[in-house]
Amino acid sequence: MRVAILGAGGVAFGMAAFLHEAGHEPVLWSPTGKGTAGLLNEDLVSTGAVETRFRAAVALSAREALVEADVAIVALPANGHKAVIDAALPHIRSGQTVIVSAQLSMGALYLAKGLEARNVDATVVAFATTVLMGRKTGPASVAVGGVRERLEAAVIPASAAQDGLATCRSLFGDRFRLAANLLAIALSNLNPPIHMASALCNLTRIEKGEYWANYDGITPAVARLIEALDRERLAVAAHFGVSVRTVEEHYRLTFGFPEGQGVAEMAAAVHERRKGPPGPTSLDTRFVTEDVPFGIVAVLALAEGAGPNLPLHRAGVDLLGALYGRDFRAENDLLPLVDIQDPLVLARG
Ligand SMILES: NC(=O)C1=CN([C@@H]2O[C@H](COP(=O)(O)OP(=O)(O)OC[C@H]3O[C@@H](n4cnc5c(N)ncnc54)[C@H](OP(=O)(O)O)[C@@H]3O)[C@@H](O)[C@H]2O)C=CC1
Ligand SMILES: CC(C)(CO)C(=O)C(=O)O
Repeated sequence: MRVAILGAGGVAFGMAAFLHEAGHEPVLWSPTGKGTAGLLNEDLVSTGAVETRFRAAVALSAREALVEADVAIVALPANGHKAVIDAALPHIRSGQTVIVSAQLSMGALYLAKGLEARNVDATVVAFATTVLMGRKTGPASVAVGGVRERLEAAVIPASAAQDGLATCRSLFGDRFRLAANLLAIALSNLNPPIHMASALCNLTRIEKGEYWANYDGITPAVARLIEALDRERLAVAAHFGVSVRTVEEHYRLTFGFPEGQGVAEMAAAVHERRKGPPGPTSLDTRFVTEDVPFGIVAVLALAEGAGPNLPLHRAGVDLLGALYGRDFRAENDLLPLVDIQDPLVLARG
């Protein structure tokens, strides 16, 4: 299949490599052109869990990426989802499948409503996390840290659920499970609590640009904070009657651990095995600038009103807001545009 990858960071490069190896035709689009500049004269080289080298196709506009694509994948931080979806919308056709990888703040709902307004009958798939982990190691290279054994996806419209899943499987293999609905996906992205706890507790290392290894920074105390944040997220899911994976299950399914271990133990084992990836070394890290406004703030919005109290989520947003001198609640450009009561949010596939 021809696959338009909208974004050109670590995940986008890793997916391009994976798809190329699987016999598909990926084409990468970078919103500013920066992310793909290195690919114009050089092969894309992928190392780690996906080993390959090939000349990657680059599109110079969203239109060029989408025009002949069977599938499109939004593969960039949620800070760019609205802008990139707006750029893509006029070029998405009926019959195409568009995957949001990974959804935060109901980006898939924003996309589905945009398509509905244009009478375009395309399928929207929302992932709760990425198929693979990747870090760019240069302008034309990526290190793929691992390919996940299993991840959940929600499909809009619900009537297209099986076809949407079949498309994902033919691209990436048999690793997808249907989530109950979009809400379950919205509450299943584990990056926000993990990254907020890691960033808060390792902030001076980040600010001073010191090297630290991501999983080494998840010490037993940081792991306790992650697990406490997770209990709040699980309470929101229980309030809405949706079942979501716990943070322990997330680590187990991502790294293939047996049952019964806690986050601290698994993080230490991942560090022992891989030593990487590096933790962030600049305050301008998506661990905060994406995961707080688009992840933690979105969970708080879902719980607003009758939902459970989330003191640690609220405190995290406030503390990081004070540390950064920013109002992270005001940085979310998706939540004001979607109705979290929309019937599509609870529609079951
Ligand atoms: N990397 C990983 O292992 C994992 C990543 N994720 C999630 O996957 C998504 C992609 O991650 P990753 O590839 O690492 O991210 P990157 O930061 O590497 O993504 C960079 C890409 O995003 C584009 N971009 C960034 N901000 C904006 C913006 N505001 N508007 C438009 N485009 C923007 C850049 O555009 P340009 O090319 O124009 O500079 C570039 O193409 C994120 O949501 C992340 O949280 C989840 C789990 C693991
Ligand atoms: C660091 C890692 C792989 C795990 O938290 C990640 O999810 C990310 O880079 O977004």
